[in-house]
Amino acid sequence: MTTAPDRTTTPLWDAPVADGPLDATVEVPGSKSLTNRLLVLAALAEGEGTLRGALRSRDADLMIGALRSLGATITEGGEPSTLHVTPGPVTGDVDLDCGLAGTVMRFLPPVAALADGDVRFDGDPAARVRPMLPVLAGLRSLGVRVVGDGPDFPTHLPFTVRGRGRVAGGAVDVDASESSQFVSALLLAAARFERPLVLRHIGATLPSLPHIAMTVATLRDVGVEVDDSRDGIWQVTPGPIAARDVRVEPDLSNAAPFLAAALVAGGTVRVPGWPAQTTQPGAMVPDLLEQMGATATVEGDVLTVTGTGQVRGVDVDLHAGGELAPTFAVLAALADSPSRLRGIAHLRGHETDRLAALATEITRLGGRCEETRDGLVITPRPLHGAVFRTYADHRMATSAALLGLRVPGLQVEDVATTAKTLPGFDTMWLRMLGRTPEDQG
Ligand SMILES: O=C(O)C1=C[C@@H](OP(=O)(O)O)[C@@H](O)[C@H](O)C1
Ligand SMILES: C=C(OP(=O)(O)O)C(=O)O
Repeated sequence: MTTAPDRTTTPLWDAPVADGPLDATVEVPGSKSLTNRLLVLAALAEGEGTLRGALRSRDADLMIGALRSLGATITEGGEPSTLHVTPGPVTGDVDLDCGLAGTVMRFLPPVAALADGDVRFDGDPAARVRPMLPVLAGLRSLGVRVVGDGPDFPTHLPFTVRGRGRVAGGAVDVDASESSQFVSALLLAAARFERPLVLRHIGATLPSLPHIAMTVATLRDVGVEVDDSRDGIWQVTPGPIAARDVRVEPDLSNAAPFLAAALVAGGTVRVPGWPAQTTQPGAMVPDLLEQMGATATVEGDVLTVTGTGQVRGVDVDLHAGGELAPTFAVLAALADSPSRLRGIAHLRGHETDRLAALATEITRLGGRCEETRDGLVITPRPLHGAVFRTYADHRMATSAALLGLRVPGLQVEDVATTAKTLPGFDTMWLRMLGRTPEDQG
C-alpha cells in the first residue's frame, strides 16, 4: 500500500535565477509539526476541538486520513486551514498510510495501541528505511503487541500494532539518538495510558530538543501534566485531554529558504506572523542568517531579513534544528569562505540520507561538500547548472531553488515533492521574485 507520487513522470523545473535584489513579503502556511501534534491531541481529547491556520499538505493530510481511519471525525471549516476535530473511540482493523511522514509513522503507533484491534502501518518505499525500532520497542516494553511481516520484531515499516483498547503505562527506556520523534510519539498518547509514563532517553545524544519542548508545551496547553524537570526523563500523568480552539503558527522551517533568498539575491524578504515565543526550531533562523551576513529584525509580528548577496561561511551546530540543515548547507555552498555544519548525523534517517544527498548534489554542480561523522564540510567553489536530484525530499527541492537563484541552468527534479509540507512552493518562489509560472514558460 502506498500513495507515493510517481516521480518518473515529473518534469524538471527550471529554477529561476534572481535578476536583482528582492523586495517580497511571503505568507507561510501553518507549521507541520504543530498541526500534526494538535491533530493527534484533538483526536484523543474530551470533546470537539478546532485548529485554525492548520497546514494542508501531504503530511498533514496523511495525518488527517489516518486519524479518521482510527475513529475521529475531522471536517473543514469555512476555509481548508480551519479543521474541526471530533474524537471517537479509537478503532482497530484498519490500514494506515504514513507516506513519508515521520510524524505519522512515529506519532500514531502509540495511538493505535489504544485501538480495539489491529492497526496496520505502511508508507512510501523511502519510508520503509526510516528508523522505527525505538518507538516500537518502547511500546513492547509497555505491554503492547507489535508484529512485522516476518517472524522477527519489526524495525521498520510495514508493521501491525495489535491494539487491545488499553495501554498500561509505566517506565520505558528509549534510545532517541536517531530521532526526537520517538520521545514525542510516546508522550503524545501517554495521557490516555492507565498509569503514568516515565520515559528515559538512554542514547548518547538527543537531537531536536525544541521539538520535544513543543510536544511538552502542546500537552500542557490541553491540560496534561508533564514533568520534564530531570534531563532526559519525561513523566506524563494520565488525565483528560482538553478540547481547544487553537491557532497554528506559520512553519518557520518552511520560511527559511525564502528568508535565505534575501541573503543570496540581496534585498529584503519579510515573513508576517513570526511568533514572539515559539518552540519551533525555525526560531534559530534569524540568528543563523545574521551569522552568514544578513540583518534580521522583528517589528510587530513581521520578520524582515535583508542581505547584500554576499554570504559568509559559518561553523554551526544544528543538532537542535536538523530540519534547517539543507537550507544552510546550500547557503554555505554560495558563501565566500568554508563552512562546517555539525551535530546532524541523524539526518541520515530523514526523508533520505540528507548528508549523502547534499554532498552528492552540491558536488554535481561543481561544489565541494564532504560528509563527516556528524555533518558536512562545505568549501565554496564556482557552481554550474545541472539536474539537482531531490530523492523525494521536500527540503532538497527547496534548497535546490535557493541555489538556482545564483546558478543558471539548475533544474530541479520533482519540485512537486515540496507538497510534503508546502504545496505550491514553486509558485510561491516565483511570486517572491515578482514572476508568475507563465513568465517561466
Ligand atoms: O517532531 C517533529 O515534528 C519533528 C522532529 C524532528 O525530527 P528528528 O528529531 O527526527 O530530526 C524534525 O526534523 C522533523 O522535521 C519534525
Ligand atoms: C525530517 C523531516 O520530516 P519528518 O517529519 O518526516 O521526519 C523534515 O520535514 O525535515
